Amino acid sequence: MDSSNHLKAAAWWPSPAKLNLFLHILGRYPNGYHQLQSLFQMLDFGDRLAFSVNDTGLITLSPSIEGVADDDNLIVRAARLLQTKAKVTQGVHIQLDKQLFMGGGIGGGSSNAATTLVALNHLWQCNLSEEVLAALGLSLGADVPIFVHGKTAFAGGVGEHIDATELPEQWYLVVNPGVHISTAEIFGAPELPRSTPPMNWQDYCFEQTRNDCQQIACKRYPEVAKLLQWLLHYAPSRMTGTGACVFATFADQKLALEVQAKLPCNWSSFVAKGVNLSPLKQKLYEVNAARDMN
Ligand SMILES: C[C@@](CO)(OP(=O)(O)O)[C@H](O)COP(=O)(O)OP(=O)(O)OC[C@H]1O[C@@H](n2ccc(N)nc2=O)[C@H](O)[C@@H]1O
Ligand SMILES: Nc1ncnc2c1ncn2[C@@H]1O[C@H](COP(=O)(O)OP(=O)(O)O)[C@@H](O)[C@H]1O
Repeated sequence: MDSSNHLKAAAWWPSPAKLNLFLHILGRYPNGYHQLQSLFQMLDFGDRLAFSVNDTGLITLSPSIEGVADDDNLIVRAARLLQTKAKVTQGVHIQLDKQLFMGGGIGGGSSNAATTLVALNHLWQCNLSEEVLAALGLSLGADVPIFVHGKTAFAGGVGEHIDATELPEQWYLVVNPGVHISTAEIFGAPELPRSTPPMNWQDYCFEQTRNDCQQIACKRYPEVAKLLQWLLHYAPSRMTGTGACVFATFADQKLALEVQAKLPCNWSSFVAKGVNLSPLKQKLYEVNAARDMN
């Protein structure tokens, strides 16, 4: 797959991927969740969702995701949550174009939920603020608020303390080693390091950070270690989130595509640009501008 303009087509709302350029675990809250520091890089590549509002009051999805009941799908759960909170009587049929690897640490489910909240807030005319949408999103998953805000950002807490930032727009080769890693499994591992000292965002430098989940993922899933080793021959590389995808960083698209072409064929991948403003946020600006002109 190549990064493309497909996220921009008119009726579709983009649902982009993210990378965690680093992921530090500082400690654990009494409820068992982990206190994190991370840099979320938005990408210009992802899934797409289209919404057809109707008067049935029902929320339907097609196609369903294999292995995920519609009632558990974060898209349907986000739509229901908004419908209830904003007392909406309308329904919606949602079409999903899934491109992102699932369980890869690139945020597909959380991004789908955020796109649903942002798009339906507009289409159902709920007029909820971004902060309220982000708070609703947090009840669905720790990463949903980041995608609602739609900016490359440092995040603290479980992901709810967000500081937008501007990074040089680099290119990333994102590779799936073909294993599915559950977030809960990694966070439940007794040997997970949980005491990285807090850092100031101003001091960020890629080389001086790490992903605290990477060592465990490599040990439990040797395919992740193999992939990481392979990519490190070509570029600075690291696992994203709790895995399983690994990204390699390049100054331009051509270099990223050259390395992608050399990948062994059992590893699927995509090349994407890191962006400071997410394609979802760009789409929202466009639809708001079009509405204001009418
Ligand atoms: C750590 C990150 C970084 O992006 O990993 P990825 O899932 O993207 O790989 C995310 O914040 C993950 O967020 P998300 O995938 O939404 O997690 P949730 O559904 O909220 O939680 C899944 C499970 O992971 C554990 N969990 C999650 C987040 C956190 N800060 N501490 C935790 O201990 C909890 O056991 C929870 O039951
Ligand atoms: N719309 C959705 N897209 C992807 N996964 C979803 C969705 N709804 C629920 N899920 C569940 O969330 C799990 C994590 O998916 P995903 O967000 O892609 O991974 P990650 O959190 O590692 O980035 C999936 O394995 C699936 O069971």
